[in-house]
Amino acid sequence: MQVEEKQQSIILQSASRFPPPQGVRFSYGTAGFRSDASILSATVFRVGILAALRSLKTHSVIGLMITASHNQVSDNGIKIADPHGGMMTQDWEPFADAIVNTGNPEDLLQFAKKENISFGGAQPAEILLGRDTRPSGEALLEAAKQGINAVIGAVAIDMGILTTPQLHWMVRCRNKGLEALECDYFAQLSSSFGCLMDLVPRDIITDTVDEKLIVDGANGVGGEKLEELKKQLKGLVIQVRNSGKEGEGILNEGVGADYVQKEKVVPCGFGPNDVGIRCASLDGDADRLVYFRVLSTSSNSIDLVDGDKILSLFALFIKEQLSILNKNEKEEANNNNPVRLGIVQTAYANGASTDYLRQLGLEVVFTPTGVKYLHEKAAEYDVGIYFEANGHGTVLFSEQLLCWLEARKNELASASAGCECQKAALRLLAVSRLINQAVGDALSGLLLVEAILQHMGWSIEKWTELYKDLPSKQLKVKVMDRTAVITTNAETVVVEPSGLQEVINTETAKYPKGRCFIRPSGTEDVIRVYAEASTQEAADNLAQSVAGHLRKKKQMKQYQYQWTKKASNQAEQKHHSSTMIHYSSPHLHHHNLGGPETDDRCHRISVVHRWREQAP
Ligand SMILES: CC(=O)N[C@H]1[C@@H](OP(=O)(O)O)O[C@H](CO)[C@@H](O)[C@@H]1O
Ligand SMILES: [Mg+2]
Repeated sequence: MQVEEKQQSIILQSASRFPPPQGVRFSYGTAGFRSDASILSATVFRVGILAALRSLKTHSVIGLMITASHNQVSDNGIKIADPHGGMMTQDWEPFADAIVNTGNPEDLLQFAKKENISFGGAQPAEILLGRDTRPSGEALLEAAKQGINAVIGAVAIDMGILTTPQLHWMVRCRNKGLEALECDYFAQLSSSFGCLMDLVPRDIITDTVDEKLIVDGANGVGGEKLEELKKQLKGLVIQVRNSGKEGEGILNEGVGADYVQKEKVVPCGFGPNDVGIRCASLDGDADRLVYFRVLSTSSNSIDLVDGDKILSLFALFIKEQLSILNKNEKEEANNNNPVRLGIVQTAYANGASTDYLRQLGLEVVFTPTGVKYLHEKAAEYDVGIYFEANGHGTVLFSEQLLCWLEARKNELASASAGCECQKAALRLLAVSRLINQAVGDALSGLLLVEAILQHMGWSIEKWTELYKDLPSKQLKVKVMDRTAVITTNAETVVVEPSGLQEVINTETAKYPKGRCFIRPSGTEDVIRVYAEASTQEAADNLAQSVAGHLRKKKQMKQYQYQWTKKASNQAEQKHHSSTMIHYSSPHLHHHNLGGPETDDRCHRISVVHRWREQAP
């Protein structure tokens, strides 16, 4: 039997054990596929096959993470990590959607053919699997393994319970030929943290910085990993709460970074005894981090230090170190190639943070929501710092800059060891090893925050004073079909349904310093409304009034009608354009992804899909 025929029969046989649920449509959203865990096994099985194809295509190790991050415990999800450790290329997302939804496993083989993927070659496909602590994780991991094993020559390696960033880090390391076990991850983080702590300037009065940090682990995987990591850290006393141990509480329920950032209240397990102490919250899979301070013994309000302020702290420190190096270069009249430092935010970034960063003279750019967009943009700089307001972000260093820093460090070691310039090079190199280069990572982010606060001699209070957040409000609105909303300009402007942006503009104009935008969530079945204004009351009112317009069902139906007509025309035009990729199944027509307008890209896909579904 030919290898293709054999492959087809294995896939058909194993797929029959995983029939897709009826009447549900999945979409590879902001962070992979997510839904109630009870209906996910067929999706996970198919994504297992897809990951094996991705490994064959790229001749590299691929990652598969089973997690639903900050979602409720009954949910779960799956996402693919590409060879460099980042999210799966957006080019494959339409196919991921199609294969999970059509229920026809033969399409996988058609796709493999089109992508020139051959089976049974000399190099096996290798997929690293990880999962968070959700009870549904074990069975779903088994489904993923069966998907991988259905591809001839594919090997699944179960790395056990991990944080999402650990799995991404391992994939990246494996593909660079580096040690990639969990103990290597902990060793790299603790040694680079130690290096930064050794370089804290001696003249800094550190008694303002409390050694003690209390961390809310969201009752997820991050708490237990931090317990392991902290054994290897010097100069920092960490107390972990909500670590997910028996009896401590339920994953993400009243705890964790998402809850603390959105509700702006003290998480469970924290209270009056913690007033003034530096506290941090991780999310369920430990890729988000926020800090907070309990304000008083009598209320549950907090002073929140969100992703924007973490970003600002990192930007300040890195800018300072780069300018020490730059100054030295200038003195040597050698500075014809300044380092490009870029900051990447989304529309959810508090306006005060953007103003602050721009006042520092930094270049700030915006992308749509979702780390895949931010990461891609940040990688264009020598040093790219990206953060979502919710605490997901990291600092990326270009290979070129790292080589240059390495060379500077060595030169200076022989010429002027111990000078400020050499220390700056050493610090930046330590940051590049500490902070996860694959994806946002709460554990490595936390250690970088701690090292920088020590370096500056800052308390959390001093840190919060960098700038004052503009009052803001976020709301979720359930509508009949959230895909009816199409946005542009990094999601700040609604293009469909027509007329809606004008309504938002009119409302916004009523409030001093008002800013408001809406977008469909990629992880929940809601439209998100964000508003900012000069007072909390004004921000609340602005958000409520725009949400009110969305809730007016009649109006939404009318929008829907207009939109459907228009979308059909657009899709019709696209169908005839030369940029379509043609797959064999009638369900598999996709707009060719590409071009610089990321925002446009992500939302047109849903237009085409919807039209296809409605077509007779
Ligand atoms: C407002 C908000 O926090 N949105 C989050 C949330 O996406 P939505 O598409 O908004 O549901 O989850 C994403 C994945 O974790 C994260 O990247 C994003 O920032
Ligand atoms: Mg997460």
